[in-house]
Amino acid sequence: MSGEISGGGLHSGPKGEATIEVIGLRKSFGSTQALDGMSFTVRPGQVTGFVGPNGAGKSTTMRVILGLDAVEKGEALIGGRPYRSLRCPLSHIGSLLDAAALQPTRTGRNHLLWLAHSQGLPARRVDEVIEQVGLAKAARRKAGGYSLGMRQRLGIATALLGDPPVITLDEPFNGMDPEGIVWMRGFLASLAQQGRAVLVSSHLMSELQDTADHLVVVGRGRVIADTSVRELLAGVSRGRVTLRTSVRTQATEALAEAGAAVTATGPETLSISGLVTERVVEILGRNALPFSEVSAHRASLEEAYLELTRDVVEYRGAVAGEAAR
Ligand SMILES: Nc1ncnc2c1ncn2[C@@H]1O[C@H](COP(=O)(O)OP(=O)(O)OP(=O)(O)O)[C@@H](O)[C@H]1O
Repeated sequence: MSGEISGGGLHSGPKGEATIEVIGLRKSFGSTQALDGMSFTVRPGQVTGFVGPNGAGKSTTMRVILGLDAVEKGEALIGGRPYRSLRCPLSHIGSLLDAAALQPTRTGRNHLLWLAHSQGLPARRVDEVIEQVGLAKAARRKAGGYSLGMRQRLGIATALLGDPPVITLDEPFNGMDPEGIVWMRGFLASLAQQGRAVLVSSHLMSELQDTADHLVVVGRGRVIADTSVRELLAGVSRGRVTLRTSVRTQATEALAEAGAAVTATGPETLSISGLVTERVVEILGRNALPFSEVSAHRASLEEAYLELTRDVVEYRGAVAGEAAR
């Protein structure tokens, strides 16, 4: 992957330029409360994952950030300013909302040229972004024949046209093959390393594993958790040990006798809490029980998400009064 985005290196600019601030957004569609006090900040130099189940309000929030939807309350600011006050918006914020929204008879390159022209950006920039997203071979073909993964790449190229410090991508992993997903992860990380603020929505937590530095988890139009990925995973992993053994039943008995809480997580795997790894190894050794792995548990984002959403009901109860205000 080329990390050569023009103006590369750490994105410099006025302090706070590379931020998105979402402040108390409220919006309803008829009787559906799509946004119910949505608030969070996207910081520069990080990939922020914007995660939540279908209908949680992710796309609506992104549309509000981009000035496409009005709200009843609250505001969204890009580098301290609302979208509609930005001159040459593509050089402040790049976005991918709907990769399928293309003129099918236009080539990928012409699609970009038309956009660049409308924003007073040089044609040279079009070829740079085509190269960056790996579309050089397909750029002169009609976009109507592109796979969804190629459309996503074209959408990213569009977002990068104005070399913006802030980038928002709605479900960019949709339709990507495994190779495309690996590419996308690395590419997003490189954009953040250049100092950009990158907001990426997904309804699948697993897509953001090894990509997001920070997570904003949403449900029913509001934020459930706003946390760094490191802290989230550490909280979930804390004090748990993974054991792989062919004698699961005997191991469970021996460990339970020593005071551990043991849960089967697979045909040959157990998750243990209440004992450190050294103690687990000692107990297995003392009982002459074979094992192929004993390790401190490393939680997946998916697991962390399940833990988080388990508390959602309680959390919602605690903030219900606040929301009613
Ligand atoms: N134009 C619209 N008209 C009516 N209801 C809408 C409209 N746009 C969104 N909604 C509703 O608002 C809520 C939030 O939708 P939104 O698309 O923002 O969620 P999402 O988190 O992006 O979900 P998904 O992952 O499915 O895209 C949903 O209940 C949705 O049905």
